[in-house]
Amino acid sequence: MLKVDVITLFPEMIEGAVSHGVLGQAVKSDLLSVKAHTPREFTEDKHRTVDDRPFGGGDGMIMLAEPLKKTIEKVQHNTSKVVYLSPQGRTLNAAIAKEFSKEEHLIFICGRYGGIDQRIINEYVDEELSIGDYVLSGGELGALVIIDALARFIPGVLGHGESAEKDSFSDGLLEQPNFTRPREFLGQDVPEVLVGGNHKVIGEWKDKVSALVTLKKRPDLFREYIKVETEKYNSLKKKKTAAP
Ligand SMILES: Nc1nonc1C(=O)NCc1ccc(Cl)cc1
Repeated sequence: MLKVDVITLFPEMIEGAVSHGVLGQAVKSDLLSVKAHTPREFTEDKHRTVDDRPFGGGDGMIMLAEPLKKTIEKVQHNTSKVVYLSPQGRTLNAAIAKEFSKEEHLIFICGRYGGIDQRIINEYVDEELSIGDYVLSGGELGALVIIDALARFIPGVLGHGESAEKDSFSDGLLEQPNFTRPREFLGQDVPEVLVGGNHKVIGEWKDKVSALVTLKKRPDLFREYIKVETEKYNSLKKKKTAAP
């Protein structure tokens, strides 16, 4: 079972967010474990100080190295992968989420204020990860986005038969439009094909519309998809001609 430890000054943010919906169910069913730890537990001064002013001046405060070191060392073991959430990391995508879902133990360090002491990054961090090119007030939302995205790749987290492999992006394409009751709403009808019940025809419709939606909304993804599919086709053809 994948174990996730989140180091954060706001443990309730994490505990709250992983106790609802699909994530909450996954944690309850022991498919995934998510625990939060605050460095404030490891402070010894009266004011439980976790940050201080940066050497060299500048705005904002920096999270102190000592409480972070103690928190990391409390949860770390030899198979842990330590990830620091920061705008300087590689940007999360479905492939990274899938890769992370295969880890045994993830430790997410959530910076607050102006970030954390560089020596913690040098000593403990295996990888910096970003959820996008913008600056948040802390790494907690980044950690939660990654936990949510990777959880979908853990077998059993989504309903039986459902799978993150069929999610948008996982096959490289955006999803086709979805409809439920009623058949007509605001003068708009549900596409007849979806009501017909012919699964082969419905599957073909979904594949075609999914490609068209991607071409229209994310031509960059569409070009990548065509490149990948062409490479797959060519290597298959090569195998067939090479096989005796
Ligand atoms: N973008 C992101 N993707 O993941 N995390 C973020 C983020 O802004 N974290 C807060 C933060 C802000 C500044 C510094 Cl120095 C470190 C961490």
